[in-house]
Amino acid sequence: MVLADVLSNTGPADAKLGSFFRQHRELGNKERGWIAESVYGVLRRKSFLTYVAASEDPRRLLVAWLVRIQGSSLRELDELLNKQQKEWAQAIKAKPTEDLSLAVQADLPEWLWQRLSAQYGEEDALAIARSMHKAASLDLRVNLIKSNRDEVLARFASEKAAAEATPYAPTGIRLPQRMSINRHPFFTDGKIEVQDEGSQLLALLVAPRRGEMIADFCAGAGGKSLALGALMRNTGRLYAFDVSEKRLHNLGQRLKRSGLSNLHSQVISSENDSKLKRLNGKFDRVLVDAPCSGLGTLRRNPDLKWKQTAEDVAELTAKQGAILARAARLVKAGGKLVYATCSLLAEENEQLVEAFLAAHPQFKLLNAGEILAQQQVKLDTGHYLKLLPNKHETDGFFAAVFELTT
Ligand SMILES: C[S@@+](CC[C@H](N)C(=O)[O-])C[C@H]1O[C@@H](n2cnc3c(N)ncnc32)[C@H](O)[C@@H]1O
Repeated sequence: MVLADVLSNTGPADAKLGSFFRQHRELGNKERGWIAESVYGVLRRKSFLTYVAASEDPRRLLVAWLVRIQGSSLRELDELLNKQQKEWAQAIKAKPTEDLSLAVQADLPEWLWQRLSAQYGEEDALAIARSMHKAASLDLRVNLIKSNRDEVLARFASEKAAAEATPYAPTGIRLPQRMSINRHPFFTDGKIEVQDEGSQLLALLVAPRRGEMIADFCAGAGGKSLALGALMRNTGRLYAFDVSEKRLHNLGQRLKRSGLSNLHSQVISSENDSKLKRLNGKFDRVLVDAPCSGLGTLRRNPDLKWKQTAEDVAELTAKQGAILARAARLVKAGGKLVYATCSLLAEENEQLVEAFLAAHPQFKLLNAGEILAQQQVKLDTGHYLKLLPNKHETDGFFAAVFELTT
């Protein structure tokens, strides 16, 4: 059972589902959609479902998801369930839930609930956690090298797809329901890319200008690199670094569609790779989209909340500090450095930035709200950019912008 495999926490849920579907080519789109929805549905509400099912057995959790989250009636399930499962369903339906702990209501492991509630307060932490019980919308970025938002919106309207402009990012389009976009002609032509509005805003915060030298230090599969390249209108030079050859290879595929020719990707062995030496002090802007706990992306990756531990976070913060310190040396005098994560935890965000500033007095913190205003984005979350799924309908993101003053 693929759900049991995913719940075993031995690898990323999306990879496991992908391999399950490759082994079961007989399954149609509708069945695949249902399987993915139920697996992700159980992962999102695992604490609550374990409570009402009084068990961690994957089959019982699935019945609990049907009864308590999907709201299926026992009559509707009559043909689907065997005798024993019907008994589970009855008990699950009758189970009272007035006494749920806040961690179970948030559907977070205890350690994570403790941290988030200490940081945001119980009410806000619960609102944030609950907003991530839902699946994310499908956000697209229009590639201004090849199209514009009006053209793409008109095309979706002609296809009766409920697409709308995203509230903050000027190139964003939101489709409330997930749909398969990979074969859409606008996608294959490179007119649109899949990208959360939060990521689009991060590229705007880097604010690259035509002709500049830009580095995307943790480029991965290049979501932000491609957005940066488009903002540079294909001028200047953009370096995409990463330690993962596989991710940079995926960037290569996306690059072909994008029409960009200013992007140069480079695998590095670590942040201390000697290849970086000759580039010290050369960049106008450097983005560090650091490897992080990913706890702001639980709408898409609900498995992360059950996988990450407090020890993992401590290890990550050490890595983030080392990467940021090395990337900082690439910045030229007067240049900008942007540190970003998709985490909600202060130790990966504000605390990390404060430690960086204390150790690097030559950098000063700039106001993210002001930079976005200069980019015509009406979103002011103060000195730091802090996006929250319950407030902004994006993934949770954090970013800080520094300027090298000497
Ligand atoms: C948050 S992801 C980047 C996502 C990417 N920027 C995007 O928009 O799609 C973090 C990336 O950091 C990379 N990474 C991990 N350690 C690194 C290091 N020491 N130096 C550079 N990149 C590193 C990972 O391989 C991963 O691709």
